[in-house]
Amino acid sequence: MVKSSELITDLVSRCGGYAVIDGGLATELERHGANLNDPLWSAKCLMTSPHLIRRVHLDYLEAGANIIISASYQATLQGFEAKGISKEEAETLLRRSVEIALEARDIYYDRASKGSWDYNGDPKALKCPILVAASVGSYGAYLADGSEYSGIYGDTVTVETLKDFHRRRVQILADSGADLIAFETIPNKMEAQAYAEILEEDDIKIPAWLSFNSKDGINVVSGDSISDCAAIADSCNRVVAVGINCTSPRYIHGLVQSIRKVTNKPILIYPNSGETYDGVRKEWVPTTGVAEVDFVSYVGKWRDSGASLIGGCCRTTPNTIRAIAKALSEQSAPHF
Ligand code: MET
Ligand SMILES: [Zn+2]
Repeated sequence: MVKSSELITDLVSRCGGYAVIDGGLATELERHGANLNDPLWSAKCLMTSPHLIRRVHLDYLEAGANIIISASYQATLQGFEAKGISKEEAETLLRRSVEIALEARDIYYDRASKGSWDYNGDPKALKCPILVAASVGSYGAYLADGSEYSGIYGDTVTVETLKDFHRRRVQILADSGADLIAFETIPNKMEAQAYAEILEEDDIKIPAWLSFNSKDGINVVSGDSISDCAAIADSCNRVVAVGINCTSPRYIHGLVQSIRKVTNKPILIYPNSGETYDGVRKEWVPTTGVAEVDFVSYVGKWRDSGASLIGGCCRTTPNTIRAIAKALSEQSAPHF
């Protein structure tokens, strides 16, 4: 039995020094035709098309992902309530997001056991197992007003406000069967502090990662320093990895170097495609993006700077993940 504090270090060492995170979930659902123009964003599909969510998880597993992230990013009890959904139903939908990912993992394991002569059907015996991370998006993601990319919540919002907002959802996800909680796209230091305090005070039983986003490669989007944010992650025992997501690939290298200075915990990165999101118009501006081939050319550099978990965020696809997995496996192969 792996100690929960070693969940990620164990995964990384079993997988050969790195692990692959999945790619964008919401944007991939959209690419398959889902209409996510809704305050619940991808969580809308929990009600309308759970089979599509499962399919996208499976596509990422088939592409080589070792960690898949549930569709709970914007699934909040408060957001469901605003839609007239009862508290019980809202809690069920939250749990469902993790169950869907667990189902995809089971299907994948099942296929693996049929296709491979050296797999005995026991997932724990797999050299490189699959982890399910329960996503928690920021308070700004719930507000759906662009503040997840500004980190500006106004003077009235305090650490206590944020803890009150997140607490119940985190408890439900922690008891849902997920292996860890992925706090994603954290826009400021205050929210990182709130998460760290919830993890400790509520005795959350599964470990977590904290992942920030940046618009300039130096600070997180609010302007708080990445070192201060990563230091909060470093000082919380229940945080087993720290990193950056939904940020342009061109900023990742410098951010990883800054994080490495303040922590020895595994560093995760899953950049977006480099396109910018216009939070007001609620659409991506494609002209700013990084072509898939360029994205993958960064992988070696990211790894050399100290990232051991690498994947993609918004507007990346199973093809991106396949290319990342390939680049990493080629690099880790012995050179003769
Ligand atoms: N895991 C989430 C997704 O891919 C992250 C979104 S970042 C705005 O949908
Ligand atoms: Zn994203």
